[in-house]
Amino acid sequence: METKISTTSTKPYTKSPLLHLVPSCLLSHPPDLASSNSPEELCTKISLCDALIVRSGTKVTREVFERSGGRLKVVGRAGIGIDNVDFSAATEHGCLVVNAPTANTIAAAEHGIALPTAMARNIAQADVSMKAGKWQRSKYVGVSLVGKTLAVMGFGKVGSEVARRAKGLGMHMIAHDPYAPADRARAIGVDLLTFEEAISIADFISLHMPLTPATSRIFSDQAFSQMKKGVRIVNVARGGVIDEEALVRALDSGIVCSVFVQAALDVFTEEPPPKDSRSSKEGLAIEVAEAVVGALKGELAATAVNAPMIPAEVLTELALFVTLSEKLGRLGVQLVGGGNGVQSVKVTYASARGPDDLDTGMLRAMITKGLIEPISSVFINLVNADFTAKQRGLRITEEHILLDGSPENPLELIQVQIANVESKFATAISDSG
Ligand SMILES: NC(=O)c1ccc[n+]([C@@H]2O[C@H](COP(=O)([O-])OP(=O)(O)OC[C@H]3O[C@@H](n4cnc5c(N)ncnc54)[C@H](O)[C@@H]3O)[C@@H](O)[C@H]2O)c1
Ligand SMILES: O=C(O)[C@H](O)COP(=O)(O)O
Repeated sequence: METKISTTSTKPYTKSPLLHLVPSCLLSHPPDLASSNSPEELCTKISLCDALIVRSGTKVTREVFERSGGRLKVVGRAGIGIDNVDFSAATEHGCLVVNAPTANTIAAAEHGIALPTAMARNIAQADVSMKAGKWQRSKYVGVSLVGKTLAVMGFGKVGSEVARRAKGLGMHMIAHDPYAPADRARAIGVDLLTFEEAISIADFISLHMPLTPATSRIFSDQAFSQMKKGVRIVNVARGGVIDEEALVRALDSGIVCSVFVQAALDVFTEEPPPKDSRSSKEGLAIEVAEAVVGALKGELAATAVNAPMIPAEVLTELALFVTLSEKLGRLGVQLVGGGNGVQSVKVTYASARGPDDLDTGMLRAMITKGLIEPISSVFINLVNADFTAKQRGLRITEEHILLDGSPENPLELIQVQIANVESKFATAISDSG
């Protein structure tokens, strides 16, 4: 069957990297799907697609995966934020999700500097006023950034680039990120603080965290009430991290600087897409197209977000054992007569390499595939293997036996033992064993 990749953008810079990689793929691009962001349209056409490439405006819901009938193998998100993709549903349906996490980092960081700079100097308001024929110099006197405290909320790729640039402007940098390593922050000269500490001492607050259940509307009435009067807020992360009604109340009450509306928002809960710089969009299109096409060819994408990362060299050296693992799973099921009683499986790996040097995720997934696929209609891959095993009540434990010898060979032996069936087990020895 011809591979069909659909994108929700018809822009030439979206199409050209795909056409370069798979010359025929977009011939099958359903044109009406391309122009539609509606979930209903997606659902009716999705069974025609092997891969789907979306921007943040398209919601890839559980229903999309259900209606794809198992054909959809990859969702490519042309950007970093994956809050518009039902991640659990993708994993349950064995659909890989890849994103483009780096191509627009600098564009977002530059925007994260442009907005507070313009805001501090009232550039937008003064421009409107002058174009209206007014000359209100004293009304639009700005504030200095130098010496002001900027709190970066979310110290990841964009947040740390904003921090680097803001230091150059002479700002005092603090950050909040529960998962960021303190030494990375220290290296840039940034103090990591708690959420409350950061928002209560900042003059400017710049948001760079992902939208997750934990961060949804985290900037609430309570958070605004802890901020300094006259604080200025910049959001180039996701609209949903701010409770926008609470923000309006904070602006009205003067907590958030309200001489002019001093919250600079690049992102909103409901969006028409912003007008973006073309170059970062081209980079995104290339990054996501390469990841999607690679995944369709069976390569594990470096930007996979719902599958364990397995480097190419590890895949190459484990290739033989991948096939063997699936066969062992299949044999195990046959030995217990159809597999109805398989609930607990023990896998033993014997190797001269320690457990830390042997990534068994792929092998476990293939054993699971061999155990489950012959007795069900479920399709198992690296994305959904652990989830499906758990869902079916199949417990897989792993044991490593450290052998003497050369660690050149990744494995000497894999043993799959159906634990609740006595003396029925399969053992296989590698070529070298
Ligand atoms: N406006 C745009 O065009 C644009 C462009 C790029 C990225 N973004 C958005 O910016 C955000 C950051 O992107 P990135 O590339 O830096 O991502 P990233 O994954 O590199 O960084 C996100 C950081 O947020 C931290 N984080 C997670 N939960 C947190 C919490 N509860 N409180 C504080 N920090 C938390 C993570 O530890 C991580 O360090 C994302 O929401 C992304 O969607 C927007
Ligand atoms: O998450 C991202 O990378 C940015 O928000 C860009 O996404 P969009 O241009 O699809 O909104």
